[in-house]
Amino acid sequence: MAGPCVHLRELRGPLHPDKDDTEEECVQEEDGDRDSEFVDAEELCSGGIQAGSLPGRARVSIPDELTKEQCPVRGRFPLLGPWWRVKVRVVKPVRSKIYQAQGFPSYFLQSDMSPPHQKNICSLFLKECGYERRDEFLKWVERVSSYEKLNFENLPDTLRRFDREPGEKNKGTPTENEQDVRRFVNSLIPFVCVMTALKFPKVMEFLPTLFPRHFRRLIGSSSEEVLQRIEEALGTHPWKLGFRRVTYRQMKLLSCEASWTAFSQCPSLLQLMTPLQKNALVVYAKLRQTCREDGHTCVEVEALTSAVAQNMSFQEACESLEFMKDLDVVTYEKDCVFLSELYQAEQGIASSICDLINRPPWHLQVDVKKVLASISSGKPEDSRRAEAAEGSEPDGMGLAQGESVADPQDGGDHVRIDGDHEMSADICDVPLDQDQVVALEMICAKAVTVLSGKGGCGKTTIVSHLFKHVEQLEEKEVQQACKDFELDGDASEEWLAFPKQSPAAVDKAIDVLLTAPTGKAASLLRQKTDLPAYTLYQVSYSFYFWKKHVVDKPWKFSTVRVLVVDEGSLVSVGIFNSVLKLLCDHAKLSKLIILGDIRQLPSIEPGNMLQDVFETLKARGCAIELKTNHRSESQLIVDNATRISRRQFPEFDAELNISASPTLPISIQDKTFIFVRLPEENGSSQSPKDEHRANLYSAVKTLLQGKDFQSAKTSQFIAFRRQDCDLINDCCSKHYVGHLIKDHDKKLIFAVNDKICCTRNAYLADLLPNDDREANGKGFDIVSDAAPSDFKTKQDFESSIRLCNGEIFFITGVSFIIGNNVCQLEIFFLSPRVHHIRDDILVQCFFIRNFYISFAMNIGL
Ligand SMILES: Nc1ncnc2c1ncn2[C@@H]1O[C@H](COP(=O)(O)OP(=O)(O)OP(=O)(O)O)[C@@H](O)[C@H]1O
Repeated sequence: MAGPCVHLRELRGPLHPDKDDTEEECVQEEDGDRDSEFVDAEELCSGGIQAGSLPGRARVSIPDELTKEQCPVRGRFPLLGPWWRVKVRVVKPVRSKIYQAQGFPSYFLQSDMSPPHQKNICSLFLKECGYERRDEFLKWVERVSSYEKLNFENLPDTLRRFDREPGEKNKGTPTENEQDVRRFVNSLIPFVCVMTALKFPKVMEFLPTLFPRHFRRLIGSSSEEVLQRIEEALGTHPWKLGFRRVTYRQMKLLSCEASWTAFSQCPSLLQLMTPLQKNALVVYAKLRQTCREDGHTCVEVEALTSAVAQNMSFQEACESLEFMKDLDVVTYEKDCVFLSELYQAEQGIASSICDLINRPPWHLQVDVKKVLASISSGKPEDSRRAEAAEGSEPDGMGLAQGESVADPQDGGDHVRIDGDHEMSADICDVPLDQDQVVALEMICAKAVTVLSGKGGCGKTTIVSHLFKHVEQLEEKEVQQACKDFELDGDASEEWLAFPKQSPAAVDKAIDVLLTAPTGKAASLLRQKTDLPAYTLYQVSYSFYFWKKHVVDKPWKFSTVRVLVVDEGSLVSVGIFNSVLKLLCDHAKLSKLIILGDIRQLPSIEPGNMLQDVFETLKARGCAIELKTNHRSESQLIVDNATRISRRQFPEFDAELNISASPTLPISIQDKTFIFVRLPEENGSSQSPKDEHRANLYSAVKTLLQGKDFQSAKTSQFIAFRRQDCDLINDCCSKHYVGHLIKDHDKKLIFAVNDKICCTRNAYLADLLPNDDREANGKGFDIVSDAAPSDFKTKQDFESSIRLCNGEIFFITGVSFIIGNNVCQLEIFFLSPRVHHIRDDILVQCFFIRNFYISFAMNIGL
């Protein structure tokens, strides 16, 4: 950790690359890659500009214009290149040679290409643009005019003139060349950014600070109209950029607003604001902060006005609220003030739930006890039915419509499937969790159900088993109907001639949609249920994508009848309202099931959707709490997982005191969460830091020799500091795999049997080489033990397969792609994670940025 900062200073100067710059590993620097904020599907469909991720950290060198000092700076620079001049505030931590940028830089284009360096700057710029005829062009400029006359403003014209020039080995006709240059100028990002900077200097100066997530997308988007409106606002009404509802309405920006803190860094913009506008921004910031901290969608007016009392009078605070009300930024109800978008989201959820409850009822005719018995006995229902069917009807079907399922109204205590009589006895023997029985009966009968309970009480299991059971029954019905149809002598020729489609060939419609708020939760849901599961965001985004690109097919989720939302306590009201509305309006939604734990802390977003819906529906007999833990793992592990996710210290059921020279045997039998206490530091010859490292290393080495640590699959180290984690990882990596985790250049090394953790969310397809460009076009060969059919590249993958931050894999195999005998990419096969990915592969160069060795996990609490 760096020491305290000594001084804050402002640097101004051109942005030069730093010679010592090495690629950032970005491990655990999650904020740079955080998913963009949720945007409603309707807003997305409106074609607005969405936020991207924050620019990654980079090292640059800024020759300060004032002191002439060459300053190495580390910070987030959305644009790089010596044709940019920046103004950035920096600090230099004690004992560090590198300045750290504070906030984001302001950009100014060196439109004259910074004489006398025009040639170099122009050359670097054209190189960045990938302009192939760069050298010819520069020679031509030198010959026909001079560099002094060249600047960014006349560069496009100069390029056009060069292309028109007779005898300049132009291949195409003048018109074609003209088009080429226009394409080049209009579509290449560095060129577009430079042209934007010429037209919209205020955007370049203020937007990196005000909209750090939107800036790059905005200036690369060529949305002149939007940029023009922002430029105008920056010149006259900068306060408008502080309210997302205003930026959406007036500038078509999605979830985009500048914080009060960001405005405070731009004093020249504050000068353009009236006291009322400034006060409104302060009150708005406080309202957002309070909603976020308290988890509510509203704040009492009195509490809010007192919270800003230091900044303004009561009267002024009330006037600010009125100002925001007129803009539809806030809404009042009784004595409370709501952020309008959250108010509307809550109203929307309530109205969709009422709509569902008032739709014609859809009762699932299922014997829920049979479903539960199949879980408790651990036998899949198919095998039970197969066993039962052996002694049943000769056609083997045994299910006849009307007889096949129990009527939930008669208590479902007996099973009425033909040939299943033996099963009845079986079921009676299995003790059932009565809460689960009631929960399933509720789901079968009601349109909306909420199941709450701690992790392990079987919420996901019972719901997935129920719908698998329903699906089996439906399949049987269809088979029977087909059979009847074939036997029907009157069926038309045309129908009979229709080729039989194999079930796999039919694109299966999604009836039951399993969702979760985060990618990690969706991935867990997939693993647990063996069914496809999506994030709510994916559902919302797929609608937008379908509207925008797909015209000839119905929306992927248009057949959905049942929506299951897992981890309900983490679901924010905005995304839930959006998905619910989409499925009510554009699918066949008839049942909604929300799973979660009302006793768990709600999502960090304002609003407590689960608790609110649970309380409301409990009174109507549509919500239940499950109380029995069915998980075979120790309850302590389950509870500690919850504690850690809430940033609370875990509890331990054993403590191991490691002596200075630890030896085996150390018995930790039957213990699941063990605290390892290292020897007291005795201040011997080594520094305290070295002594701690030596003790830790030797303790881990000893532990690894024990039986309990034979497999890295069934044990996990946890540490509270990154350095400790690295050390334990090194030790484990040597023990389990036989290598250190980093090479002499401090680059991560990966090998077969490594336990690795994904450190950022990413679509798998984005990590793979492009089949055409990289694998074939450049003549790559694959040297692999894997059968060719096993080998997969980008196009073989469903683009929706998502790797989630925090997911753990083992590397199970390795292959190589050799390109033109020069470059070599390592391809790793990961342990099967989700059943529909069998041979995941990733490319080493991306690997480093996306994975980290995880024999030890860091839980900095
Ligand atoms: N009735 C039951 N009989 C036997 N085992 C059960 C029963 N219900 C659930 N289980 C088992 O308990 C374990 C936990 O179930 P499940 O994962 O569905 O719980 P959960 O409430 O969804 O937990 P979480 O909130 O952590 O996702 C699973 O291994 C499941 O097979």
